[in-house]
Amino acid sequence: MGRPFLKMNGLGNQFVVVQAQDEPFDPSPDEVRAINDHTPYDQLISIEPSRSPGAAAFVRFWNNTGEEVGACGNGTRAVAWLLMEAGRNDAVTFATEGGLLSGERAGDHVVRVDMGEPRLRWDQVPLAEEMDTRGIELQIGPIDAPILHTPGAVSMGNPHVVFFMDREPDDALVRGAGSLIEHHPLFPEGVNVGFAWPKAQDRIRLRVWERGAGLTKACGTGACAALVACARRGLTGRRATMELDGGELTIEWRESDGHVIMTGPIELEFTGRL
Ligand SMILES: N[C@@H](CCC[C@H](N)C(=O)O)C(=O)O
Repeated sequence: MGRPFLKMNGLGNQFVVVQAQDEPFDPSPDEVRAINDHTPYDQLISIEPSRSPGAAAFVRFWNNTGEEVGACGNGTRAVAWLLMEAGRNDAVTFATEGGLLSGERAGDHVVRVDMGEPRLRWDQVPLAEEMDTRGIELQIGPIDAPILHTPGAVSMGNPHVVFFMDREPDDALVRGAGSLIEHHPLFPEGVNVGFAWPKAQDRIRLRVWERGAGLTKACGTGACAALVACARRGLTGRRATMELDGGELTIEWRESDGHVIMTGPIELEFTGRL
């Protein structure tokens, strides 16, 4: 019999979660893809024994195309909820490749997580060459009449580029431009591509073409990156409701310590065996 898993989602961003506290889990890229063939998901998540004091666990994330990634915002809320349920507590800290993350309950199946500070230097995103990450030299469309240009670039533990829109980002644009930019040579590690329409100082419509997963219903780190990118350009304030295809997230880029705080729902759908 295969090992047990939990099927979860955060605003429709789909996860298969494996609890690897008692039995090691180190899937090859082929195994990551095979699990997706069996139970389709956007990211695979494993919860391993803690490797550091003060952390309840060590958590790893993979895209469904097989590669391991440094961060997953919606997955972070899902893991925080599972660990709080298991520990019967209201707050938890755990470690990831990108550093310590913490979460707390903010309602019934609603979790607030501290995603840490955004990394804003060009070599932290990373970009292939030095540029001002508030607006990098990149455009979509003809040189003399670009459709979109000068996006912001931000790392939330994973790379994001954010195009600023003045209207609803339609499917053709998100799929076409997203798949093109994901592997653009300017991004040596690939990139998640956000299309953000700042509708008010405190409201952003956002769609994200995720690296290694395509168009998802929501991307948590993408929402953090979009708020930071919009605020740096003066298009919004430092706190906004993000309208994603799967629902809403609240993101705040906290003034006091520069951390990005994300609040939103999670759902446990079913359990099964791999
Ligand atoms: N869905 C995630 C992001 C997952 C990783 C991303 N596709 C990458 O390759 O960096 C989220 O909620 O942040």
